[in-house]
Order: sequence, then C-alpha cells, then structure tokens
Amino acid sequence: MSASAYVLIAAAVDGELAGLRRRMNAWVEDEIGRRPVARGRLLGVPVRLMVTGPGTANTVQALTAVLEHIPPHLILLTGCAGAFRQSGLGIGDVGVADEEIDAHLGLEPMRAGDPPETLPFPVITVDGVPVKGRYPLSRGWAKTAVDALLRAADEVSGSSPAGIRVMRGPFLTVSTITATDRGAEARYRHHGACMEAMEGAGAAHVACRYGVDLLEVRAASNLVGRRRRDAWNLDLAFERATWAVLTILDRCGPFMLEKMP
Ligand SMILES: O=C(O)c1cccc(C(=O)CC[C@H]2O[C@@H](n3cnc4c(=O)[nH]cnc43)[C@H](O)[C@@H]2O)c1
Repeated sequence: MSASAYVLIAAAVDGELAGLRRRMNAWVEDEIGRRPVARGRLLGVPVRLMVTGPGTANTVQALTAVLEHIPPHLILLTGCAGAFRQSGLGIGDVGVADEEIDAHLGLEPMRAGDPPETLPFPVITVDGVPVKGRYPLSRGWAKTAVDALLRAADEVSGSSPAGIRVMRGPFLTVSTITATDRGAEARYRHHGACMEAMEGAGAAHVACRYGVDLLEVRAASNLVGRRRRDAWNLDLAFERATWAVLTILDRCGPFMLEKMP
C-alpha cells in the first residue's frame, strides 16, 4: 500500500455526503476540478469526499479531474437512487452495483418506445472485452461490500421483516428520470437492474479508462416509476447510504487500500 493511498467517496448532491462529513473529526478542504474536496479520515481510512453534481457530465468531469490530479485506490460512489420494485427492493433498502448499464447508449429501436438496441461498436474495451453499454465492475469489491452489509443489516434488524434489505445487482444510469410505471416496467424487463440513478455509467467509464476500481452503493429514496413526490424519502436514503458506506469502511477498512482480486 502506498503512503498516499486513499478512497474517493463521491456523490451527486451535498446531502448525500453530509452525514459522512459530520463523522470526519478533522478535515482539510482542497479544490480539485473546480470543486471543494474534503480530505481526512473516516474510521481510520484515508478518504476524500467530493460532491460531483448530478448526472453523467458532472460525474465524468469531476472524476477525471481527480484521477488526473491524485488517483485514488478505489472510487466509492454513493447516494440515493430509485429502486425497481420488481427487484424486491423498497424505499430505504440498499443496493450494491455489480454492473453499470447506460440506458441511453445504443441504436434507435425499430419500434418507438422500445429501449435502444445494442451499439454496433464499443465505446471502450476493458481487459479485451468490448463495452457497448454495460460496464463490468470489480466482482471482488461488490461481493465483499454486500457480505459486510448483509452481516451488519442482520445485526441491526434481527429477524424483523422491516429490516434493511441489501441486494447486489445491475444499476441503470439515466439522464431522463423514469416517471411512469409503464416506463419502469419496460426498463426493468429490458435491463433487469435493481436500481436507477444518474451517475454510475459515467463513473464506470472513467474508472475503466483509468484502471481504478469502482464500488457503487446506494439507498433507495423512491420506487422507479410514476412520481409520487410525497412518497420519496430522501432523508432515509441519505441516512442509509451513510450507514452503508460507514459499514463498508468499518468492516473492510483493514484491506481497503490493498489490491482487490
Ligand atoms: O426529484 C426531486 O424533487 C428532488 C428533490 C430534491 C433532491 C433530489 C435529489 O437529490 C435527486 C438527485 C439524485 O438522485 C438520484 N436518484 C434518486 N432517485 C432516482 C430515480 O428514480 N431515477 C434516477 N435518479 C434518481 C440521482 O442519481 C440524482 O443524482 C430530487
């Protein structure tokens, strides 16, 4: 492990990192990519916290600046997300991505309203594998994180049915938030993702380009589908995402800055 190894914790909006920032006793503010970045330790692990702004363009610009300036050992992308009810996840539950899907990349479908067809060329090649819209992620990190979270969720909730569900599965990245139940059904049928958010595929592209591992862990603020704003629970999602990140740092901290297979 190098003396300067650290974990970059990134999220789209400030509320998603506020709980973690409160847990850092002392931190220094740097500026990278024209954004403030808080540098310090969380549960003994050297970290930097960065608010990227929502969406792919912000994420790619912010992460590229960090990777060019001071590359992290691991990128941990977190925050809230929409959960696909069909996956079994609900509001407040936690998802860990094992793949990042770009919902908009592809060929216009023959039938209007269908999802795009697969691109005829890759946008990047990772370890000889052409990526045409589904980015692979480190299986080692996703499994390690899920195991730690499942153990911790059991301890928090015992056998209570109201406990925190934790699931590993594909995450879908959109620029247009799904806002109808029909759209959610079509997207779930086509992609089989457990969560929808707006940053993952951008982060995955940068991580693949720079050869840095990416772990994405989110908590559901809403169900994907028709917008019922009063049913959203951003506070619960921010709290659970913070819990998930702290659990991972706590239980995986000792080897977090080592190479994950
Ligand atoms: O929609 C609103 O009214 C709203 C009001 C205040 C804050 C927010 C956010 O913080 C959302 C930004 C963030 O959330 C992710 N997200 C959450 N749910 C979904 C979803 O169903 N589909 C796509 N993205 C979602 C996303 O990553 C945004 O960056 C919203």
